[in-house]
Amino acid sequence: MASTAEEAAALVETSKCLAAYQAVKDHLRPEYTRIGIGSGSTVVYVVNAIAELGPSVTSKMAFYPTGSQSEELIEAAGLNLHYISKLPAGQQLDVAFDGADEVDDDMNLIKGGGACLWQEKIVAASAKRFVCVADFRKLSGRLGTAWKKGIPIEVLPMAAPRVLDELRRMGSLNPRIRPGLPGKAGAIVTDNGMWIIDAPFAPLLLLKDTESGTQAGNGADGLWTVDALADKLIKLPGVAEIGLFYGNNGLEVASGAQKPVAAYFGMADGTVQIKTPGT
Ligand SMILES: O=C[C@H](O)[C@H](O)[C@H](O)COP(=O)(O)O
Repeated sequence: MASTAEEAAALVETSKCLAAYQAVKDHLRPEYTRIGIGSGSTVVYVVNAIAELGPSVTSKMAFYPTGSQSEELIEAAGLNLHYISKLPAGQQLDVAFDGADEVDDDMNLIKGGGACLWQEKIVAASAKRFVCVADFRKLSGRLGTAWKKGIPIEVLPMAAPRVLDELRRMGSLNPRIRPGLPGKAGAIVTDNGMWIIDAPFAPLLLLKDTESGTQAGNGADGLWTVDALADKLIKLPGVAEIGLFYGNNGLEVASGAQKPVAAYFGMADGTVQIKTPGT
C-alpha cells in the first residue's frame, strides 16, 4: 500500500507501463503495416514499447495519430507518421492502441478526459482490432462510478449553451464547459477547434441491467443505459462527437467498432488484467 502521494503516483505510472508493454507484446504482430496510436499518458508507454522493437520491425510500419499529442509522440520516437485522411478507400488499420478514462463490464468506454475523443473514435473505428490500455483506476462495473467528471462531449462552440440546456433536460447533473488549462483564458479548444462539455450522469446501466424489466434505462427515471444515452447524445444538434465508445466489439474483420477487442489493465499488485468481450 502506497504511503505517500508520490508513491501512489508512481504505482499508477508503473501500472500504465505494464499494461502498455503487455498489450503491444500481445497485439503488435511484425507483419502489421498500419498502426493507430491514441492519446493520453498511457499511450506514451505504448509508443515506448513499439519503439524498443527497433527499426527492423517498425520501419515497415505506418503509424496513424489521433491528434497533436500522438503525432508528436510518433515523430519523437522516430516512427513513420501517416494520416488517417490518406488511408486508401476500403483499407483498415491492422490494430489501434488507445487509453480510456473508464471501462465498464461490457467494455464500453469513457474517453476524452484529455480533450481527445473525435479523432480517437475515427481511428479506433478504422482498425480491425482496437486495444485499450489503462491502469487499475479505470476498471469499473458501470461508467460514471469511477470517472465522476462527466462524459466528455465535443461541441461546436456556438451550440454549447443549447447543448447544456438539452443535457440538463436529460438529467445530467451540472454539465459544464471545460475550462482551458491554467494561463489559457476561456474554454479548452480541441484539436478540431471545438469545445468540450463534461456531462455527469448517474452511473450508466448496461443493456443486461434492463432485461429484468425493473429499470427502463431510457432516462425516464434519471437512469440511462450506455447505448440509449449515447444514441441520444450523438443526435443533439451541435454535438460533434461523444466520449462514449459503445456498440459492438471489433472482432477481427468487423469495421466501425468503437469498443475494444481487449482491454489491458495494469494492476496495483504488478499483474496485468486482460478483459475481453464476455469476461
Ligand atoms: O482525451 C484523452 C483520451 O481519451 C485518453 O485516451 C484518455 O483520457 C485516457 O488518458 P490517460 O491514459 O492519460 O489516462
